[in-house]
Amino acid sequence: MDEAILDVDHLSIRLDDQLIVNNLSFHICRNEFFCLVGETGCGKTITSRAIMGLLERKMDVHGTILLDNDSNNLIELTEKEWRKIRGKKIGFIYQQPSLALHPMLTIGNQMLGILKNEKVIKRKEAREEVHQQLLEMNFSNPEVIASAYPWQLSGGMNQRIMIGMSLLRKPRLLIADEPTTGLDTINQQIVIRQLIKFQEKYKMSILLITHDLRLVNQIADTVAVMKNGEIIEVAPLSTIKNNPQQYYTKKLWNMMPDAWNIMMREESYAIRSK
Ligand SMILES: Nc1ncnc2c1ncn2[C@@H]1O[C@H](COP(=O)(O)OP(=O)(O)OP(=O)(O)O)[C@@H](O)[C@H]1O
Repeated sequence: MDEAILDVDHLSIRLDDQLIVNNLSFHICRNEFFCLVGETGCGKTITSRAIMGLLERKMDVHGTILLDNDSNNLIELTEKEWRKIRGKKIGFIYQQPSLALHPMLTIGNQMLGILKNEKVIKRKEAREEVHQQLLEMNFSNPEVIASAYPWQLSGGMNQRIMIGMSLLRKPRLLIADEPTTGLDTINQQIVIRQLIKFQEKYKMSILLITHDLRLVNQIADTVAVMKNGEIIEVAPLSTIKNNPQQYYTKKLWNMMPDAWNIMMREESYAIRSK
């Protein structure tokens, strides 16, 4: 897991006289579950948008973002160059699927559209691939789902569809910005289990942005803690939990009693089962 798929070096983002992101450096390895955490407004989403080349023009960006051993700095790419990367090499799952799914197109047609942009494929084969992907997303009735419109499905179903759509192109890096926000606990777990399953299956790296430390505790390999536009600590999950170097990191975990409770339960279970 050591080779870097994404290398962010001295990234700064400024808007007028506000420094939104200050001198961020981190890297994400192949097959790594990398969690970016921090309080509201600290700059997590803006950072992910910079990695996706989706910042507004008014933002002033400096630094280097390299993907998959390519020497081209992502922040210097033109929109035409981005079209070969966005969605294809870097997938993205939005916080609100309703913003990403077209309300007037069926799920099947939206998925077929992605496949047809991707490769020359016969309609029958494309349909089969869409159904297969829906089956993989644990929909036992892919024909019904493919002919449904997003507004006919629940939020949890649409989020699973979003994941399935982003995986159709087998990206090397998947960015998931609060993918479980607004879902009930059962759907949160389904979405997370699917992310874990596909990360293993496709050897993807995942950048997960979340406030939910219980989730981080469940899945992270590495955790980066952001505060006021800066990354103040990056470390393996076990270090963040057991030996954080920053007082803020410790405070962040302490503010989440549930995270501690689960951790303590797991640890006591591990001790008991030795
Ligand atoms: N389009 C924009 N124009 C101006 N300021 C913005 C814009 N987008 C974000 N900001 C500002 O940049 C800062 C960081 O925002 P960002 O959305 O990255 O925070 P975040 O850590 O993702 O927060 P949350 O966890 O609530 O999603 C905030 O102060 C926000 O107000």
